[in-house]
Amino acid sequence: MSSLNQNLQKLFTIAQKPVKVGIGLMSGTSLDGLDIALCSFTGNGLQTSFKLLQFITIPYGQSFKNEVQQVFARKTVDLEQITLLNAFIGDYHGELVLQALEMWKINPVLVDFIASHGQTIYHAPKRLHQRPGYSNATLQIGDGDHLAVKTGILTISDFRQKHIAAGGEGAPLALYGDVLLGSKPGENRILLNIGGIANLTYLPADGDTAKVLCTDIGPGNTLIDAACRKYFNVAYDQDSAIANKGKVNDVLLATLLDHPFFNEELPKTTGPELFSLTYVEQAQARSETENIRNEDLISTLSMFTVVSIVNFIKQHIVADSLNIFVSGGGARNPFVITHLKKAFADTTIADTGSLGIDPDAKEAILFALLGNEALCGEPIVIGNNPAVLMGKFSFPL
Ligand SMILES: Nc1ncnc2c1ncn2[C@@H]1O[C@H](COP(=O)(O)OP(=O)(O)OP(=O)(O)O)[C@@H](O)[C@H]1O
Ligand SMILES: CC(=O)N[C@H]1[C@@H]2OC[C@@H](O2)[C@@H](O)[C@@H]1O[C@H](C)C(=O)O
Repeated sequence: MSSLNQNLQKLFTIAQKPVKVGIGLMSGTSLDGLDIALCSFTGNGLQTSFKLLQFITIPYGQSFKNEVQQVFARKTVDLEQITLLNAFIGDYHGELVLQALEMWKINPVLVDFIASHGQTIYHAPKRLHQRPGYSNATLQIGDGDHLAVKTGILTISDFRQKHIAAGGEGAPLALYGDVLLGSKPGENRILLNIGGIANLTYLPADGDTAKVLCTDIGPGNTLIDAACRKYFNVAYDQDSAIANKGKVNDVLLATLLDHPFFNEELPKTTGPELFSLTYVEQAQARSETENIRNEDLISTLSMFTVVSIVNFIKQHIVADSLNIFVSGGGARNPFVITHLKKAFADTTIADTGSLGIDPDAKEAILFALLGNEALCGEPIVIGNNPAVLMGKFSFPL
């Protein structure tokens, strides 16, 4: 009789540990840097308890951003560039993990697993590609084998494909983390993440998972960032300095809001493939607002984010009292948060820090949690959402 090889033996040992130490990695659509969350987990599913032990975002250098931008959300790309980046990003993320561990003075052998999102380079649900015979599709690069070999740590990666295989759109995976870590009986909650794209999870007070809703809403920071890069040569509108100098153009705003995506069935997902500067330029042409001041454009795009979130919540979430908890870089955008608070004057709006979930770390924690589930969880049934365990295993040796 043959026995398990050393990889599978190690996998069994890790899966059976009562406390697991895992690193969650998220490299989002904003391309600002790699979020690294070192967490410990006990239990799984609704019995999960976790601690965030360390967190850091290691910013990407401009040359790396330029390399990724060449293939990011573009229909036509250099295939060699993608092939090279797939290996490069895996290896580079491994190197950044080692740097973080060294900074934290933690020996890599103490880490049971890495759970890596990778870098989304194209997100193509059916509504975007509209090609008969093809399913929802998404592509994250930064191969897990390279991370595992670089760090010597068991790596779980490429979480989104199983979700699609089981009938989903590959996103938002926040659903699973939010239900496991964010629900509170007796309280209607919205966990709103304003990253490149804005998404939310509605968690009803009665805990009825059939009523849980998790979906993308529309643009978060992606259009603001893209316009800041193009017209102001800065990566983003720090502290809304530009938006606050401008004036919202209501005609352009109405035109931006006039897209069938906002009336699509739920849950739905999107990305910078749809909400790009091309989208903004077309809206400017349609509304004859091409000549507005650049500051007015940034104000209008910031308000576009606000109004699409407000419209969505008012249209889809009917609850007597509601608490909204915000995460993602958009939680730091004063223009966006101030206008959200104005629109929901009777609602508590705080960041997820008040729930014990660091708003910058939330998505990296999500992937660590999904890694923990891949090791020792069971598929979780939440309404009609795919009930599958996600992630692929890569071994160092
Ligand atoms: N001080 C600030 N003022 C204004 N905006 C800010 C500030 N800090 C961060 N942001 C915004 O947050 C963005 C980064 O957000 P985040 O890290 O959540 O994105 P991401 O993880 O790439 O997104 P996604 O969830 O779409 O993958 C920045 O590009 C910027 O737009
Ligand atoms: C395909 C993809 O990378 N989608 C991201 C993106 O960034 C925000 C939003 O769009 C969300 O749907 C998703 O990420 C988070 C982590 C999610 O799946 O919940």
